[in-house]
Amino acid sequence: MGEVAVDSAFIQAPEHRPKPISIEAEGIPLIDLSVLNSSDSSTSDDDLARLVSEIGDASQKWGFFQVINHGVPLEYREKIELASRKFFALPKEEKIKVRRDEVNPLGYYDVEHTKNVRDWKEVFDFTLNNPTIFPASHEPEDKEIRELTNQWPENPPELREICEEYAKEVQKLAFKLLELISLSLGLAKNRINGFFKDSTGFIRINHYPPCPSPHLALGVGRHKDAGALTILAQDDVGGLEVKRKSDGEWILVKPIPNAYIINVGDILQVWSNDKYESVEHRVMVNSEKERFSIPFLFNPAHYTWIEPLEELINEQNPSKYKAYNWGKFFATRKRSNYKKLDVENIQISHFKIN
Ligand SMILES: O=C(O)CCC(=O)C(=O)O
Ligand SMILES: [Fe+2]
Repeated sequence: MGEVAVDSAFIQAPEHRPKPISIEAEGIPLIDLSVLNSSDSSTSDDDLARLVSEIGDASQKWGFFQVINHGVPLEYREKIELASRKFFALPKEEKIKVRRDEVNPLGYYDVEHTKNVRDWKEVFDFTLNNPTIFPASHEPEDKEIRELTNQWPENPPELREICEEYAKEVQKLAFKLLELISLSLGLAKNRINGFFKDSTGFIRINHYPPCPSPHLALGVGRHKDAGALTILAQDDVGGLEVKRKSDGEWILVKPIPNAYIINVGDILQVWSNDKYESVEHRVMVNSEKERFSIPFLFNPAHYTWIEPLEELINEQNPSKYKAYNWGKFFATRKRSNYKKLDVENIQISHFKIN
């Protein structure tokens, strides 16, 4: 394979390149959510308590798990996958008609950087709330806010409706998961849900074309998700790797038909005062197959100040973070997706006490 088949912007430093052989053993936990969706009264408190404890264990040990029997009808997922294939198959001139820019960060984009290295992918982003209220700039003193509006392509014409329907269904699952996570932290079921009233959440459709140098580039470089919770649909190709907390190995997340991959984001790490951890992950590409994935990134309102939940801190376990404003944090993070910056990207570790 030619060493210079890809532009140097895509080439990862040697220590971040994928390993030739991926480890799949001892994969992330698989959790059955059927208890939540059974309407009969046979569901006991014990069943729910067992589920809550499984979710808590997985969030603590891995920061990642997969769910089945999650209640999102397969039909919605199949439709959005098909419509996405049609969109990305269009000529570039068509796709760039809905290209995002520094004014509108929504729509199509193909030059995203993660940690200053270009990702081998193209994406289409849309928000759950349309419009979404967001800070006008990342500057802390700038109080101006603006409305972000989704951009929909002419083709395929059904894309908008399909995306909106899919988002509604996955959002229902997101709220159920937040309740389970809240219970798993020993909090009231609805302790966290209120932060998502004016959610800045969005769905990203990722397309990873075949890559001539999959040993040098990544579909998405190593990163942690900045938001609260991610609900990811991946197709049957595979490529997502999670950094195992126990030993730092990169573990391939096995595709399971109709399952969702759930991961704790940075905000849940802070809310839980580090009980749960937002774990690093990355995406490998391959030279033969294209791959699609659809993460639902659930984020609170822009005006939310993120800090450890007060019920979870006390003298023995003092707060590990200073409060930060979510909208400004996210606006700062987004900046580095457009251009290579000389400074390190904003991280929750910058708000760590001590
Ligand atoms: O494609 C994947 O499996 C994961 C993508 C991802 O991590 C992201 O878009 O944040
Ligand atoms: Fe991610």
